[in-house]
Amino acid sequence: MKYNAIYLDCFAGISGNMLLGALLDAGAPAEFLRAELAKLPVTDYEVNIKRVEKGGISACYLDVAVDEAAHSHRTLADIISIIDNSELKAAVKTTAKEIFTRLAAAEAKVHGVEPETVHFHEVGAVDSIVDIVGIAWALDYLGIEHIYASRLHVGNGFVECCHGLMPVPAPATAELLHGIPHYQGDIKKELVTPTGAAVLATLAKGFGLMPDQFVSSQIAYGAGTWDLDIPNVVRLYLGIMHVPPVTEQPGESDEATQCLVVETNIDDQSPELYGYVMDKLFAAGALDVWVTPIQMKKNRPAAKLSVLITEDCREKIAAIILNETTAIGMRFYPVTRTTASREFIIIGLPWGDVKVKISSYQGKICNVAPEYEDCRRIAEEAGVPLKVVQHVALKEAMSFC
Ligand SMILES: O=C([S-])c1cc(C(=O)S)c[n+]([C@@H]2O[C@H](COP(=O)(O)O)[C@@H](O)[C@H]2O)c1
Ligand code: NI
Repeated sequence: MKYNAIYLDCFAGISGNMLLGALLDAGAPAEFLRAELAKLPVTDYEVNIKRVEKGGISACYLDVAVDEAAHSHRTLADIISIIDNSELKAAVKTTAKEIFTRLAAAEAKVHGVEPETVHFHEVGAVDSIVDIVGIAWALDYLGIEHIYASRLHVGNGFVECCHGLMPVPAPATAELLHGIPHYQGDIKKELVTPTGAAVLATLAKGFGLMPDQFVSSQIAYGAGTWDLDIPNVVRLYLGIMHVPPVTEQPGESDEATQCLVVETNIDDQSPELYGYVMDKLFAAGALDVWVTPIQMKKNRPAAKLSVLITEDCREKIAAIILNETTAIGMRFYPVTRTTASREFIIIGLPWGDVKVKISSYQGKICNVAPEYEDCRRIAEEAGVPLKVVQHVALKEAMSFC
């Protein structure tokens, strides 16, 4: 599978206007951007776009000049309504709203309030609406399907904002960067802004070195405002991401196979033994093991131990049952087993990689299942609820199917 993709090299961080500048440099036409922005019920701003040189690199610099008198505080609902009350394409609206919703959640966490009551101050200003809607439009215009980014250089020191001086990364940025690799370095500037972090936290599929499966065909640069000791640009690689399914075990055919079910009824065994016996049965080649509560002779509550096996491990399984349980006999039934074929792909989530099992029956996908153990591991590492990791993993995996 091939996807139009970008890889963002964030050695000088990332902000909304840096990314939008880079997307314009990559080919999204400035006049189309202005026409799209004109669809928003927002006025009193001017988008200035120019070429600048930052540390010897020619880059596109985009700046939104806002009429200060028009600067107001807005809630998430206000911003969503501005976006909804426009003639923008549905996909652009959805992306922009997702980014703002993520930003609101981060602000809410920092200020100890509900996302609905967050008042965006700087981020509610027209420049953030322009940046976020502009980015959503430019990604759609360029047909970008996958976004990857390097570790983020976030900067150091303090930044002046409406709350007064805040540590870098700004608290909302820090919230958004959970699970995303980043470093501070020595530059005493805010290099990653809340908007830049919100865009990547919402849209990027993976972070770190450029993925091996990514092949670039063009490079574009978006400039930041400051002049730094390093080129203050975000480097955008435009290219193709090749995502072959990673088959980790030979795809089992979905033809029927002959198996045996081994069964025995046990009414005199300590429950402690069942887990131990199960492990031994699996290690000896059992395809499945299950225990069913039953009512036996003399009206005794008991258990039926069932083991699904292939003929070749019949003797080993019988020996384990007779040696490790209190049963002194067992029965064998021939059964026909049909299985879906399976293959595994690895998907990159903001918090780490997850293996996903894709099962097919008669040539059609019948189930997609992120591996529980991978989801559990990254949920624990990133401090994110397991159900959120499973949900995001499934959503990402479905986009490959
Ligand atoms: O306005 C608010 S509430 C605000 C909160 C925070 C927190 O981290 S909390 C940070 N800031 C600063 O505003 C500017 C604008 O950021 P953009 O992403 O819109 O470019 C930036 O310096 C933030 O650190 C504002
Ligand atoms: Ni804030």
